[in-house]
Amino acid sequence: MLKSAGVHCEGKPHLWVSEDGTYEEEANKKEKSKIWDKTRTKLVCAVLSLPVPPGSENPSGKDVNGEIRDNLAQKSIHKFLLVGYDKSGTSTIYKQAKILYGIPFSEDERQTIKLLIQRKLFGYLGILLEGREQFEEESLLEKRKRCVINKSGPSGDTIQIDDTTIYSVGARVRAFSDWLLQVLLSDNLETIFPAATCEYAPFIEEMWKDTAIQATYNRRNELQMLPRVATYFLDRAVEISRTDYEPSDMDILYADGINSSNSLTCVDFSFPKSTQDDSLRIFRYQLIRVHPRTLGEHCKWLDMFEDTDIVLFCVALTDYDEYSVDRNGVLTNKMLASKELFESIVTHPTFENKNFLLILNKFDLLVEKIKQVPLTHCEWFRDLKPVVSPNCHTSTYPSLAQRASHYIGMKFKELFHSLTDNKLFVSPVIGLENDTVDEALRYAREIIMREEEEEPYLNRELFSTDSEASSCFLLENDLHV
Ligand SMILES: Nc1nc2c(ncn2[C@@H]2O[C@H](COP(=O)(O)OP(=O)(O)OP(=O)(O)O)[C@@H](O)[C@H]2O)c(=O)[nH]1
Ligand SMILES: [Mg+2]
Repeated sequence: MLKSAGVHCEGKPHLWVSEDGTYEEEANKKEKSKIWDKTRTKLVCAVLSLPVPPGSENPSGKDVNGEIRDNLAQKSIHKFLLVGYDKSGTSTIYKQAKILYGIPFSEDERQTIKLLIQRKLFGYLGILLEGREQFEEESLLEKRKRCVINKSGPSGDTIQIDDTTIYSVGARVRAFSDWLLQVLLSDNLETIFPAATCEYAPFIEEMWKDTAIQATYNRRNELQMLPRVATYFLDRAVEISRTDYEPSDMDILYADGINSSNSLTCVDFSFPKSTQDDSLRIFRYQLIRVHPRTLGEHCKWLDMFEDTDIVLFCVALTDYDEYSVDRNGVLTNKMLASKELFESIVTHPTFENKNFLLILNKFDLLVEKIKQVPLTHCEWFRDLKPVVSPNCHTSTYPSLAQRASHYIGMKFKELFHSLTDNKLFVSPVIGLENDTVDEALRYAREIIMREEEEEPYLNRELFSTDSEASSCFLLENDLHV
C-alpha cells in the first residue's frame, strides 16, 4: 500500500504509519513525510473519490488551491444526484439544466416528449369538455328557473323553453366530446396514441373554434382538475395536435415528464465560462435525476449512487396542504411524505456524510398559496409563531412567501442536523425559471469545491437553526438562503 503511495520500500524496511499519515522507519525513528503529501496519493484519492483525513489538505501551506484544482480536474466527473418526492419538480429542473447548459434533447427524447404532450393535451381537452357539460347544465337550470318565475307571473301563458345556452355544441363536437370522455373514463388514452393525433387533429381544430368551448376555456380557473400548465398547451391546441408538431425547448420544459417510464435520466455538462469562475470551467458534472420509485422500498437501490458528490433533494414548497395516497392506500400530507423520503435518504448508510443541498421548489406557486392557506395546515409546521414586527410593511421586509420558504428550509435544516450533525445547504428555486436553477446548480458546485478546498465559500449562508429565528427572520432579496 505504501509502495502504491510512492513510498520507497526497497530492502523491506519496517515502516510505521500513524493516524495522521506520517510514516517513519522503525530502525532510525526518524519521521519522514506524510503519505497524504504524496502527489500520487492525492491523485488516487481525487480520481477514486477516496476520503482524505481532515487537515491533510494543506500540509505545507503551499499553493494548495492550484494543486487541489489539478486533482479535481483529474477526477473525471462530479456527480449531482437529484431526487425528490412525486411532482416536486425534479424532471423540470433536469430539463432546465439541459437547456441552460446547451445539451440538446435527443431525437428520441423529443419524440417521447412530443407524444407525452399530445396525450396530455387530449387529457386537458377532456377536462375542458367535462367542464363544458357542467356549465351547460348549470346554465340550463338557471334558464329554467327564470322561466318558472316568469310563468308564475300574472299572464300565466305557457312559454317555450329554448334549450340552448352559450355552452351548447353542435352534433359533431358533441360526438367527439362523448368519444373522448368515454376514452378518458375507461383510462384508455394510452392505447389510442399515437394514432389518435392523425385521426382526430381536424376535430380538435373544429372544436377549438367552437364558441361553447371558448366560453368554457374562459372559465378555466373554475376547473379544478385542469393543471396550471394546461393553459400553456391549450393556447396552442391546434398546432400541438397536428402530426407535424415539433416541440420547442420551452414546450419540453413545460411538459410533464422526460420519458414515458419516469426512469433514471442523466446528463453530463459543464458550467459555461463566466468572469468570476474562469478557473472552474474545465470541470465536468453529471446530473442524475432519479424518481423515488426507482429507488425501491426503503431506498434500497441508493447503493448504486455511492459515488455521488452531492445530493440535491427537491421539495415542492406548496406540498404543505396537498395530499397523496401512499403505497398502503393511506391519504398522506405530501410535505410529510417528502420529509419521510428525505429522512430515508439522509440516514441511508451509503450517504453518510454526503453533502446535501435542499432545493425548495415552486416558490412562485407558494407566493399565491400562502395568502390563502397558512403553513400551520401541515402538522409539522404547527410550531410556527406569527410574525410580529414593526417593519412588516417596509419594502425591505421579506414577503410572506419568503418567510414561509425560510421557515420550511429551517425545519429541514434542523431535521438534517439532528440526523447527521451536519449542515444542510438550502436554495429556493422556481423550476420553470432558468436563472434560479442555474444558481442552485452553481451553489451545489461551490459546496463541492468548498469541501475540497475548505475555503469560506459560503459566507452568504443566512440560515440560523435557532428556533427563535423562525418567527421573524431577515432574508436578502436574493433568493439564496
Ligand atoms: N409553477 C411552477 N410549476 C412547477 C415548478 N416546478 C415544477 N413545476 C410543475 O410541477 C409539475 C411537476 O413537476 P415535475 O418536474 O414533473 O416533477 P417530478 O419531480 O418530475 O415529479 P414526477 O412527475 O412524480 O416524476 C409539472 O407540471 C411542472 O411543470 C415551479 O417552480 N413552478
Ligand atoms: Mg414529472
